[in-house]
Amino acid sequence: MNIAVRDTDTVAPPAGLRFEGAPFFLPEAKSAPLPAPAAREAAAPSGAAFTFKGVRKAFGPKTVLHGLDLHVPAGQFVAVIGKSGCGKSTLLRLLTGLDAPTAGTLEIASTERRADITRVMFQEPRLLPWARVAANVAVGLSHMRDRREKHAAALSLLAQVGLSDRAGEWPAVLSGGQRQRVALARALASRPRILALDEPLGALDALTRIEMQMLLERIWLKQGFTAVLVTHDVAEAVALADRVVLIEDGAIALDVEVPLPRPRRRGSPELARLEGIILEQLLGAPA
Ligand SMILES: Nc1ncnc2c1ncn2[C@@H]1O[C@H](COP(=O)(O)OP(=O)(O)OP(=O)(O)O)[C@@H](O)[C@H]1O
Repeated sequence: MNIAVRDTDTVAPPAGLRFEGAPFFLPEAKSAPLPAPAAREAAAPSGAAFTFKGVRKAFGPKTVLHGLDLHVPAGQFVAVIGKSGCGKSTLLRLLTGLDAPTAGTLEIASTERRADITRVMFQEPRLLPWARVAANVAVGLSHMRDRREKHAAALSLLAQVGLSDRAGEWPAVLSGGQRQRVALARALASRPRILALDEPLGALDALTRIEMQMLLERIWLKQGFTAVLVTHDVAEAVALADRVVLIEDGAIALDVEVPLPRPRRRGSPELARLEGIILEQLLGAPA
């Protein structure tokens, strides 16, 4: 990574900031250390850890991931960013088993089948237009047999995402944000241990997006699954994640922890500083 280093100004990374490669110059690091992370809520993490080891992924002659290494502990919220086409969605597809590595290994710390413990949420809600809202959520409850139990569970999931009163409606009459809430409820229905989020808030207006970020954070804090969020929005990444990884040239070029209390105050100097560091790497120049 290209961050200017002057001998006299070189500092050890402050607790929580981890960079690949050389030491770095962080102007305010000495005077304004980042606050310690807030303690997580007491809920036992239900998340599963996973590790990519030397994962290479090629499509024909084109290699997208070149020996990617990434360990994510159980229950961590990690954001994955990088330029368009750098391989973010490919990483999620490998993680969720929708695709296989060309070389290298991916280990998930669970004895259960990967298909049973991972779920994906996409930018488009992908709801069934011919099924009512509750029935759409029930699609994620295929492990339940009893119809009444299933309906009750779907209603409870809809309550979690603030849509109790829309259970009997058709997806077509919901707003974009409401449809994404239904998609989130469906993704959570099987209590996944790893939730892969492929730019799920990308199509929402700014205010709805922040509301959805807060909802996602609340649910993650309560349930403790491992969350992997692909996003183009660096502000969203630092607002939500415990850690942000940046993919460049098929590998991880930057790995930054975000040790800030939750819920985070958007626009705070600490978030802005981290955002600046990440944007600088992303753009290859001071942001
Ligand atoms: N099934 C496929 N066959 C051939 N090439 C593919 C396939 N899937 C992805 N690619 C290529 O791999 C590269 C990475 O794609 P990927 O969707 O992972 O990028 P991304 O970082 O998620 O991009 P974006 O931010 O634009 O969504 C792209 O060049 C894409 O064209």
